[in-house]
Amino acid sequence: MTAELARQIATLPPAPAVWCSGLRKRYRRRQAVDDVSLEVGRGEVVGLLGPNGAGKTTVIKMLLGLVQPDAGEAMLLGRPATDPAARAAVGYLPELFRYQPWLTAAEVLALHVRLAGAAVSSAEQRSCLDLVGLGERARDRVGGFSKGMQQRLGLAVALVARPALVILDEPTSALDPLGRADVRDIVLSLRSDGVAVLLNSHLIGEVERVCDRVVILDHGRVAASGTLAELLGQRELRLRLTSVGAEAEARLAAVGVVSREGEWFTVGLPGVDDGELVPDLVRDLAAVGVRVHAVEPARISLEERLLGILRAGQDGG
Ligand SMILES: Nc1ncnc2c1ncn2[C@@H]1O[C@H](COP(=O)(O)OP(=O)(O)OP(=O)(O)O)[C@@H](O)[C@H]1O
Repeated sequence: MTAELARQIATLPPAPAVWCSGLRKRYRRRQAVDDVSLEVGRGEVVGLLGPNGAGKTTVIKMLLGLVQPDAGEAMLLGRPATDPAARAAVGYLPELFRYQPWLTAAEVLALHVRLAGAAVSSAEQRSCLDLVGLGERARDRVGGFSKGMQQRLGLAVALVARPALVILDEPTSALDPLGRADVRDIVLSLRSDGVAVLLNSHLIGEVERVCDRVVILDHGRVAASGTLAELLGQRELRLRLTSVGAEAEARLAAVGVVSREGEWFTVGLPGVDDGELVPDLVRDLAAVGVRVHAVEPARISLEERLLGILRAGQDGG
C-alpha cells in the first residue's frame, strides 16, 4: 500500500457499527425474515420495534452470526459478522439469558472477560457491576438471583469488555421501573461515549426516550424506519394563553407556524432547540402581558405511529 493510499484510508469515516442488506431467513413454511436491510452508525442508538414474531430476534441473531441467513450480508464494525474479531468488539444481551448458577456475579463477569480475550482489570469489572446495580451482590451466587438481577448481570456481561457496539435484546423485560430507568441512563451514557446500540424493546416509551432512529419490523420486513422526527413529524408546542396582543402574536410567529383554537395556540417548533426556546418564549410572552395558563409539548407518540403503521400493514395484506 502506498503512503498516499494509507493516508486516504485513514481519513475515511469508520464503517457503520451494523450494516446488513437483504437478510432472509425461513423456518420451514414460515418466512421469519424477508429482505431486511438496516444500518446503525457509530455512536448511534437505534431501536428495533415490531409485534411478536415480527423477526426482530432472528435479525439480531443473524447479525451476531448465531443464525445462518438464507440470503443477505451482515457486517459489524466494518467486518463480516461471522469474523470473530468483529464479534469480540460487540456486547450482546440475549433475550433469554441464563448464567452459571454455581458462579458468583463477579466470577461470571471474569469468565466473560476471559472468553472475550479482553484486558479488563478487576477494578473495572467491579465498577461494571456497580453500574448495573449489582455492586453489593458481586460475591453472591447467581443461582440465588432474581430474574431482574440476572438481567442486570447480563447487561454487565454485555458491557464489560468495552464494546464499540452493544446489541440489547429486550434488556428490560424482567426489570422493575427503577431498573428500566437505570438501563435508559446506561444507554444514554453509552451513546455519549460514542458506543453504538441496537435496542430491541417492546417498551415504546423507552425506545422513544433513548433512540436516535427506529426500525419497525412487521412480518419479517422493514415496515418503516427513520429518525423520530421523520417518523413522528415536527414537534409542536401547545399553549393556553389569554390577554394575547399583537406583540405576543408576533413573538409566537417568530418561533414557527401558529394556529389557534380559542385560548389554545399551537406553535411548530424548529428542528434545533438548545433547550432555551420554551423558557425564553414564556418569559417574553409574560413580559408583554400575556397570561400563560398551560404549556405542553405536542406530537403524536411513537406508540400511536407504530400502531398506525402496523394496522396499515394489516389492511394492505
Ligand atoms: N428456531 C426457530 N424455529 C422455527 N421458527 C422460528 C425459530 N425462531 C424463530 N422462529 C419463527 O420466526 C418468526 C420470528 O421470530 P422472532 O423470534 O425473530 O420474532 P420477534 O420479533 O423477536 O418476536 P418477539 O417480540 O415475540 O420476541 C416467528 O414466527 C417464530 O415463530
